[in-house]
Amino acid sequence: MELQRGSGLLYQQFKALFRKNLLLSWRNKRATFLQLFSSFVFIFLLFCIQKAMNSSTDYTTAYSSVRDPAAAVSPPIPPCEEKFFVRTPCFDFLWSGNASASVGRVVSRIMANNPGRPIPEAKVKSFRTTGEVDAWLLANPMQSPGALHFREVSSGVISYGIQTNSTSPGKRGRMEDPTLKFQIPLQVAAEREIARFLVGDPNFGWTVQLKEYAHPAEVFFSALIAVGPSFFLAFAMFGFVLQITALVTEKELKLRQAMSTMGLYDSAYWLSWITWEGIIALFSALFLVLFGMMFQFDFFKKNNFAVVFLVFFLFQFNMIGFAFMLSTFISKASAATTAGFSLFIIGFFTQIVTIFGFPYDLETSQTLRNIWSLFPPNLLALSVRQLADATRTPERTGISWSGRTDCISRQDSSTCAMTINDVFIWLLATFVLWFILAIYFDNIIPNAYGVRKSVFYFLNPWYWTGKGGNKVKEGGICSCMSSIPQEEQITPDDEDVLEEENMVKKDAREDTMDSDIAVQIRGLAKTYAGTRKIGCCKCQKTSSYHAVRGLWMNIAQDQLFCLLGPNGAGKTTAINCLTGVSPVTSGDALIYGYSIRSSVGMSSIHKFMGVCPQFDILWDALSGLEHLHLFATIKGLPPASIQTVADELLAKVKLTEAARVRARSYSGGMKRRLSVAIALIGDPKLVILDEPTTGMDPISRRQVWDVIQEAKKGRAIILTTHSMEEADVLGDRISIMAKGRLRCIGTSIRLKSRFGTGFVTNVSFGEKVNGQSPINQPVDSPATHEDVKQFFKHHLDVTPAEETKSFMTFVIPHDKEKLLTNFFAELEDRQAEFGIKDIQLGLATLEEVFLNIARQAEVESATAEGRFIALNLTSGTSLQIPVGSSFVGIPGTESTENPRGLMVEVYWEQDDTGTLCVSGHSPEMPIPADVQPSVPAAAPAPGGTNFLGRTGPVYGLIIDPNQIRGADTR
Ligand SMILES: Nc1ncnc2c1ncn2[C@@H]1O[C@H](COP(=O)(O)OP(=O)(O)OP(=O)(O)O)[C@@H](O)[C@H]1O
Repeated sequence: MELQRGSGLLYQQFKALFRKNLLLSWRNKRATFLQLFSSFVFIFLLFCIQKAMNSSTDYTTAYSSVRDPAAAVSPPIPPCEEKFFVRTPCFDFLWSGNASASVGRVVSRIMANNPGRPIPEAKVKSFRTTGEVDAWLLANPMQSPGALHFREVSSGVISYGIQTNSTSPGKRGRMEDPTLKFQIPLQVAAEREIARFLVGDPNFGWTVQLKEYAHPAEVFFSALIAVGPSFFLAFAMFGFVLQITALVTEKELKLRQAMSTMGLYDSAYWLSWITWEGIIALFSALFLVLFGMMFQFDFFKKNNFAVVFLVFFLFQFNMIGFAFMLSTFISKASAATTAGFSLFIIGFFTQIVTIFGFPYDLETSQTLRNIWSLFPPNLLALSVRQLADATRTPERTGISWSGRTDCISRQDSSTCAMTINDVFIWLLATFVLWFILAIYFDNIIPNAYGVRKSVFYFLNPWYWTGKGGNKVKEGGICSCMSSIPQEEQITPDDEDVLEEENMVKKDAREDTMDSDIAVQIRGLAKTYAGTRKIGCCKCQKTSSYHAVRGLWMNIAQDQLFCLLGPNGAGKTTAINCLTGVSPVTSGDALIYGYSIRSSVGMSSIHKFMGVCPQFDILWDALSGLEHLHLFATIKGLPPASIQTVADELLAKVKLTEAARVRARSYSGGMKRRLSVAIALIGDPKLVILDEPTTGMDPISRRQVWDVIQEAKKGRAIILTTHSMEEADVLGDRISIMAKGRLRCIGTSIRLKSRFGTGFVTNVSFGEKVNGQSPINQPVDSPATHEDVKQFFKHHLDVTPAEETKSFMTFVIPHDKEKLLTNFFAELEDRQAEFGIKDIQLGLATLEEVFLNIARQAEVESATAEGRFIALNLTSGTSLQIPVGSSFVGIPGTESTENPRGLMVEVYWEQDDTGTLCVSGHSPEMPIPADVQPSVPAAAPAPGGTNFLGRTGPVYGLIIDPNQIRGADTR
């Protein structure tokens, strides 16, 4: 099938990813709804806040437009109870000068003539002097709003003064003005009655009218200026957090890497996200403006629609770029909410600063302004402020489209350093900046596999031309890698491995490769370099690790090559190198002639390679069919063929019924089958299956085996598995790796015959009925199971490895192979006599081979590292012995009877991690006279002490097992 390439493929991938984003948003309806419509809630809250604030200013005309103010005629002295925060009993006013009878009469008239309410005696208190008034006020605070101080200067002159509390207290959102409420009524009353008294006419006309200035309305409180920027920022945070979560999830779950392995262009990936998020931002900005208009905010109605819309759209678009950039630093999706919350808190404070005008005035330096404008919430606060200022009073008409380049400032236009148009330019320019930084950081920050490009990768011509090698690095940019130590070349012990190695080396020397070889691995080695991370308080150091130590092998076409090995053997690492996920440290591999070390080669390899990774890499919200569509499109299959291919593959892995079910509802086995189907998309010439049947029940496993068996035709398959049965059934060739090295290679039979302990014989017994054996032959004498055991012991020197009432299992070593023909002939002859129902003979299982090799590798590495372990003898002595040693001498047990001392045989087992641990030991026995035990290199001289002056641990003596086997143990 001809795969799409170039711009056609780019467009095809873009469309598929865009559809994937759309589906994910559609399936995550609640989040998408919040992203689009939560602005309604924020606008409604703003509306409520504004209404509440407006109602708190109802008592005054100060904030409304006053064109023809009405006059207040001779305002009366109010009752003292009307004062805010008064203490009762209270007095309407105090007065001093009560030594003068004239003053007394004036005060009586003030009380009697108070408009609308004569003041009773009890509500007024008199004093002789102003000093007495002060003393009383000090002793009785808040009990009178004011005092009149009279002085009769002469018979025709009475002077007075007024004393009031000038504090304007507020109560339940209202303010009390002491001048208008108390001072002026007192003043008018005092002057009126003094005048009448002096003129001698109690009806002397004295009318005082008070009138406020005509003035335009002033907005007392703008909810949009005060809390609008924070609310709009909070609204934008929904999209921001969702965007980071989506990007980081794809990175964390290795979905992005899986798509790259399928041949995804980075450009298609980023473009699909920008387009989708751009559309979401467009609609959410549109709804926000419409909701604002619906709630009759002048901010939205009077300012030009396009101007307001662009402010919100460009801000949200800018935040998308910011989210792209931040997502490159985050490796866990759960951290996205924390990032969003932190950004909101920081934005909340910087917006307050921006609202107060900093640094957008001409006194502040341009550099500071530029730095401040790099943070998108600040630009939002500035533009909201300007748009709100432009509609602050009914007289202001808002910002028109043509007026977006003008300076709209509440104070003085000379202080305006940035217009709305400048904000647009900044938002667009910084979006481009975030986007470029996102791509840059995405390349230089290690991906999910710890791989990154160099900090100056864009300076290398190969990056732009796509030629010249797959130059990637490992480790973080802040961690300096230790130099990678050279791995010593070790000649393999195994003759098959050596032969394979020599064959590949010859090909490599001659630069040739057989046409039927699909993959030739030439000395592939992978060392994870140690790192030194300099943290704030400590320096973390990790040492380098040789995960793969030079693999040489051929993998033929039309063959399934099985790679086995214990956990940590290096299988996945080797596969990651082959798939280009992880760079190789040394060596190379040719896949159908393309080198995995070249980026050009690798992108060609991706075209004809299918990979089923160790862990399912799937989107929970997409169905099986959608996954196949997406990956098939990314791979470049012609659009017309995708549906057919997807249907065929689903049928192959028995998922047709569940094709439209989302992966979230798949069982573990169904997910693995879907991953296998994905690996087979596009009829790849090489399929790599990393533990494809993990977690499957036996039925599903056999179904997948059928799929794999069928898929063998016309392609090479590399399979890693922990199921020996699977390797036995499927593998044409099997290799076992341990500790990063190839330990054996060949067909299943070959491995079993070379590395198994020998042959396994199962003997099963039946009931003897009426002198007849289970095979209906007459029996002369009844033989027992014990006789069978004796028969095996006598002829082959073996005892049962397993024994029950109905069967016995014997493991017969290879060296007895020559005796087997006669032995089994005789056993068959005596089958009736022994009561044997059935005899089965087979080679040792692959599992046995695997366990032997794993153990051998573990002993090898323990010996190389000089590892010791404690052996606690039943006699109570504790010895330090080298890991893996078979026989150990006990120091200090030499006697005349046993001149060499005593020894024990040590039994070993492997724990879950494959590490060797002591499972027991034999009874103590004399060391044969012709065996010479030696002291281990790590042991101190006999009787030596450690640096604390204490006697150190006791080390067991090393005994060569070959000497024991060859020794005379009489
Ligand atoms: N990024 C890494 N940095 C350092 N060491 C690593 C890294 N990745 C893997 N290793 C180590 O390399 C060794 C080989 O790991 P690998 O995953 O290849 O083993 P495996 O044979 O696939 O095991 P399993 O069967 O458990 O999947 C392990 O000891 C592992 O801890």
